[in-house]
Parts: sequence; structure tokens; C-alpha cells
Amino acid sequence: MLDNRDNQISFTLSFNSQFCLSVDLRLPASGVTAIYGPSGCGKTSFLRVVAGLEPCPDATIIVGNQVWQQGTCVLATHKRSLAYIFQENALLEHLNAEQNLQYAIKRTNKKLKPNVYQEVISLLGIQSILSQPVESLSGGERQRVAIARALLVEPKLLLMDEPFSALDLQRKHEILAYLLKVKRRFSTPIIFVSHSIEEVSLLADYLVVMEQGTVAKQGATSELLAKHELSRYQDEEIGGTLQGFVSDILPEWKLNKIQLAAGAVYLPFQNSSSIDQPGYRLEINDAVRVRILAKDISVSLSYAEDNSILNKLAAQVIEIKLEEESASAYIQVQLLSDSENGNQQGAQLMAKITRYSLHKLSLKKGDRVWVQIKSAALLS
Ligand SMILES: Nc1ncnc2c1ncn2[C@@H]1O[C@H](COP(=O)(O)OP(=O)(O)OP(=O)(O)O)[C@@H](O)[C@H]1O
Repeated sequence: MLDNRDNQISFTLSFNSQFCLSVDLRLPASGVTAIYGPSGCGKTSFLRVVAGLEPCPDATIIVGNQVWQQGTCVLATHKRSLAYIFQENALLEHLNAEQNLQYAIKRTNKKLKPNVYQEVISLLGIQSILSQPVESLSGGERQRVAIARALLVEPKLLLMDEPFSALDLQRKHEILAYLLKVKRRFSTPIIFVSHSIEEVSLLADYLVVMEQGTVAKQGATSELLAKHELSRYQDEEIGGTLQGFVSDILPEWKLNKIQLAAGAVYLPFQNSSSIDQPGYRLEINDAVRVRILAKDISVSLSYAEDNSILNKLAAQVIEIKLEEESASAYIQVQLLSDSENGNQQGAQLMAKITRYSLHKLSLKKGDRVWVQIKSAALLS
């Protein structure tokens, strides 16, 4: 649960009579917060106000114990302990990668903690490209250097504006994997802007949904996803985002065993996805999140031994959503999995099944069922 909400951001910004951005937020002091919403809802303007790049006379911006702005009392951008990663990273083209890093460190006038430099270089996998001129780097390499540079100034807040938008799908997954590593290793709070639910569900712990300059929803990403508050924003309905840890690695079967509160699930090594990039390997006890799409969850009344599905969790039907009965062949079944550990609550899941299946199983609220998970993605 996110209860340490230290960063306070509130302001109203009007560019003209057409657009007004009005926010009042307390955000977690650690982890990744996503600012999500459609084009033109004010995401970039939000970041710019936080960074002090957009003048806003009535803003209150407090980051940890530092007041960055309180009305007309404004701390200049260069005095704010922040790093900003743009859509197209702004590396200095006439320098090589290492010189870019050194330049940023020098400008902070701070002494870098021992080992941090080497650790950041190896975390982002940029040792071999340090001596290369920026102009010779690929889009993904540039973005990795930009992330390293941001970390090396040891900011109190890291802001990222659509950091994947200039990258192709493969590079995007690669950078996502590096950011997941950054998130694990560094406690620096990150606010990132995105209009992709996939990126948000992969990276963000806390989510702010914006619509037309206002905050439409906010909360822990996993809770908003579990309550299906975001279904109208996404192409694929998410059936659940579950927290767990790696309890076993089975190289002979190319599977990771993930222990969730609700039981264990086996997930394949992901050769083509972000998680299996060079330099990133899961280890026993690593904390991970697992995302399951609603269409990959099926429901059965008894424990079926004779099918190929590995992942089966005991659960109870909480609600059957029939509103769209006439509109679609599918309905949503909300489930609460049993918890193997009595102290923890089970996980909320949502299965998308046909109305015909519901009819054949005579499924109703309160029924005990087995949830079968056909496939799932390993997140962070
Ligand atoms: N300096 C400015 N002057 C006038 N209008 C502006 C200015 N900056 C942004 N706007 C307007 O404010 C609104 C919000 O813009 P903003 O760039 O913050 O949206 P966004 O959610 O980041 O959009 P996108 O996802 O397309 O980048 C838009 O209507 C934009 O045209």
C-alpha cells in the first residue's frame, strides 16, 4: 500500500480561455507515478509546472521536505533537485557519451557517492559505448545514456515525458527493462507521462488519470487495474496485476516459478520481451509483478488435472457483470482468489468468459471455482 505520500503538487494553469489545467495531488515519495491521459489533457504542462519551466503564479510544489514553489515564492529550475528526460533526449551532440555524463555531474557541484558512477554505467549497460560520439548512438542507446545522466545527478525527483515515444517496439521494451532495474535499485521517485496503458501497467506503482486538464482518477495502479476503472482506456482488459516473488527457476523447462499470495504460478522465460534483455536476469526472491489479461483467465467448477494449463488458483465469484448482456457475447466475472497465507488478502481477478459459458456452468455470486490462467506477463 502506498501511504507515504510526501510530494505535494497543486496548481491551476490557464493558457487561454480554451484550456485550464487544475490539479491537487499528493503523490508517493517513492516508486513510479504515471500521469496518463489522452493527447492534449495537460500531461506535459503538468511536468513543466513541476519543473518550474512553465510559470504558474498560484502553484504549490513540495518535494519531500523541499519547497519548490509556494505561490510567488519560486525556486528556480536549476536549483530544484530534479532530472528531466524528454521524448527526444537532449544529449549534447558535440560530446561523447561519457563526456555528457561528466558534464552533468560537474554541473551539480556535488560529490558523487563512491561506486554510484560505475553502478549506474553497468545498470544501464553503457560501458562499451561511453567513448562513442552521441551522434553515432542509436535511439535506444541515447535514451540509456540520458537515463544514466539523470541518475548521476542524484535528483530528488526524476521526470520523464513519454520516454518511449521516439523508439520502435523492441527498443521500447529494452528501455522499459532498464527502467525496471533502475526502479529496483534506486529509490528516486519518478513521475512519467504516458498515453499508453501498457507502459503504465508495466512501470507505474501509482497512477493519475487526467482528462481535459483535471484529475479524473488516481490510486495504486494495481488497484485501479483490479477494479477495472481503466477498462475504457485500454484495448485489452486486464484481468489482474498480482504481486509476488521468484520462488524457483527451472532452466530445464524455461520457467520461473512465482509465488503469489494466492498460490504459485509458472511463467515462461521471455526471450523476446523486455525482461530477458542482456544484463537482466531474475533471481530467487526477486519481487515481481504479474499481469494477466482477462481473456487469459478461465473458470472451472472443479480442479481439472487433465488439461495443459499449469496455473490454477482457488477463488470465489464476487460479482458477475451483466450490464452489457445484450451487447456482447462476453461478460466479466469478478473473482477473489484464496490466500495461501492467512494474513494476506487474496487477489482480485477478472475473467472474461462468454455468456454461454456462464449459462452452462450456472455460475453465480458466491460460487467456489478454480481460476485457470493460460498466460501471463511478468512485469517488474
Ligand atoms: N505554451 C502554451 N500556450 C498555449 N497553449 C498551450 C501551451 N502549452 C500547451 N498548450 C495547450 O494546452 C493543452 C495541453 O497541452 P499539453 O502539451 O500539456 O498536453 P499533453 O496531454 O501533454 O498532450 P500530448 O499527449 O499530445 O503531448 C493543449 O490544448 C495545448 O495546445
